Amino acid sequence: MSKEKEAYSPWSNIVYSMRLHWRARPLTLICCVVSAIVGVALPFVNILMPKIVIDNLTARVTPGEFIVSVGVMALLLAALSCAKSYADLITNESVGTISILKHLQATMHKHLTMDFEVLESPGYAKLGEKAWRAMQSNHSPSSNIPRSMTMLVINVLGFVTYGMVIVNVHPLIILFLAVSAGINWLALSRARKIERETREERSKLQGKLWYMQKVSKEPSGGKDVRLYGLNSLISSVFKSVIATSTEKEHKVATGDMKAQLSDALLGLVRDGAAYAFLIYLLMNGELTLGNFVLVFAAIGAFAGWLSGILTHSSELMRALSELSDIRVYLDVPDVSNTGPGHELPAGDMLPPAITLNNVTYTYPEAKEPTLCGIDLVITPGERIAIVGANGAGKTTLIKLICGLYKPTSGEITLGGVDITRFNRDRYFAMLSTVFQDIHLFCCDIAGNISQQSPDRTDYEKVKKCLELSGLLEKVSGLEQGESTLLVRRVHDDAIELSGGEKQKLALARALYKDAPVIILDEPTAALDPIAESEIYQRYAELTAGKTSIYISHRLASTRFCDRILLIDDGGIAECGTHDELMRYGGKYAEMFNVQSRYYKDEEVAENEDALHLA
Ligand SMILES: Nc1ncnc2c1ncn2[C@@H]1O[C@H](COP(=O)(O)OP(=O)(O)OP(=O)(O)O)[C@@H](O)[C@H]1O
Repeated sequence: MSKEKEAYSPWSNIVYSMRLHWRARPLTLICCVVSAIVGVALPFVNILMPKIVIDNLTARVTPGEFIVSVGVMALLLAALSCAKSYADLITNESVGTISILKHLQATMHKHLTMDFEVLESPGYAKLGEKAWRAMQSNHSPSSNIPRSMTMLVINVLGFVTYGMVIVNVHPLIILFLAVSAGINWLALSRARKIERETREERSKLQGKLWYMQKVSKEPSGGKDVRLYGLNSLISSVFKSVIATSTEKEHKVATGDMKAQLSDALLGLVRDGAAYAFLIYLLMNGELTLGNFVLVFAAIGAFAGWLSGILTHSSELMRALSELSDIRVYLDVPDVSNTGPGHELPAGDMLPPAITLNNVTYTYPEAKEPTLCGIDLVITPGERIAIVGANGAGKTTLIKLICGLYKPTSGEITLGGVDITRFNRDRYFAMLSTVFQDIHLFCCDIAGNISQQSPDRTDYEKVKKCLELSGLLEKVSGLEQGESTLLVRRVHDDAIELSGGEKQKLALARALYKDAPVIILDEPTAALDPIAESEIYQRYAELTAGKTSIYISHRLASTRFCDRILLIDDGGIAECGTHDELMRYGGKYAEMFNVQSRYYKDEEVAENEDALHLA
């Protein structure tokens, strides 16, 4: 069992679950109590009925007395049946639903508000998977704790009540039944132990299967699967995971089957011997016929109560442990400041300087830092370009500046105040960003740009931003214009945007936000040369009055920035204007020359072609 599971004791989880249901609908818990009482009373009255009939007949009571006593019992049975039906109806309807809805809402909120750095970490993802598995349906054990507890209470009450009836007749029978129950308990405990010990491993295997299912049906991976003939490789891995998973499940099922078999065999011997003893007592006149019938039925049901206790206690323990998984996930703390925080500069002013003091960042679970000892001052209104080889750490650097990651050491300040002291969401509001991976939301184009509901969207501004990002022509040509829906998986009449169009939309989104700091991570990588050149030409207009950070591999495009930073070997290797860096003749100059040579060669080839044609 993992440490996280121990974070909540079974008792704490019971209290948590009860409180949750009580707050949502108190009637549910009242009905659980009614169910527990009636769950024992009803079968007890059922087995008491024949005894009363026989006792009345053997006592030769008057017909009137007979009708009254049997009538009272019949009425009691009817009342108990009605109470049971009503209580079951309410608990079946509410118990699972209350819990699942509450946890779905809570986990959704968690996904949406969790610190990005934690959200991205593999450890957190594993906790999330476990929690998700624990609440996949309103029949999952963690959602049904009140019902499991009700069943356990019914079985315990039944065990005690029927035990008392049996003890009353002959204590030896109960002793005999208790010994056989002990043996049974041991067999079942062994089965539960196997289940517990393999749970973690089975859960991981389920995770792998889920991942492969996801990969196989995602259109984004579907191209590679087909073109690289990955289907047979994925199928064979899938098969082998299924085989291992089946083997583990088989082990658990075999344990269960052995426990049930021993329960059945032992039950046969136990009940047979107990019945033989009862017959012996009846024959010797030590037992009335009425009591014989009552105890006979009680012994039969006693084993049921006993195995009910075993089954429902282990079910409850599993449910409580799954509830722990959900609670542990929901408890993962935010590390950033979600409180009021330090006062931020007013929105319409240029933001103060952003300063990085000796900033080092190591990804969780990575051995080496990606960035090390970065010192940088970005002055208000400055246009910074960041360049460097793949994997140099450019995106990591801007994620740090965005406050999505917290430096492992060192600090980032805005106007001299450590950015972690500002309220996280208000700091985010100061940034307009375009990252490499663009996500569209399942609403219309205008909503994707404004990130607001239609009534709070400024449609004129949307149009202006579409124009600046170069997407207006496309959108104007659509029947529904900027009200056209996106994401086909959700809306049947949605449209699909190309990679470049998505990039333009992301730029429009950043422009609409109109925040004082604009951060663009390769915003033109998917654009055609004309669209790209238009963005370059408009860059001054797009970033006027703002501080801007621009990452690009097209070094020619960084010329219009005030300063260029070359990231290499975890640090800022070179820093200056384009001309300064070219004069310096370092890595930037080398990269620039390689790139410009390629363009020059193309130009030469084109010119040569032109000459041949002429
Ligand atoms: N979430 C992550 N967890 C662990 N390591 C990461 C993570 N994201 C990036 N890295 C590693 O950090 C290094 C820098 O990545 P980063 O994305 O910052 O590079 P980059 O300079 O933006 O690269 P590119 O030009 O290819 O976009 C890479 O070696 C990458 O493997």
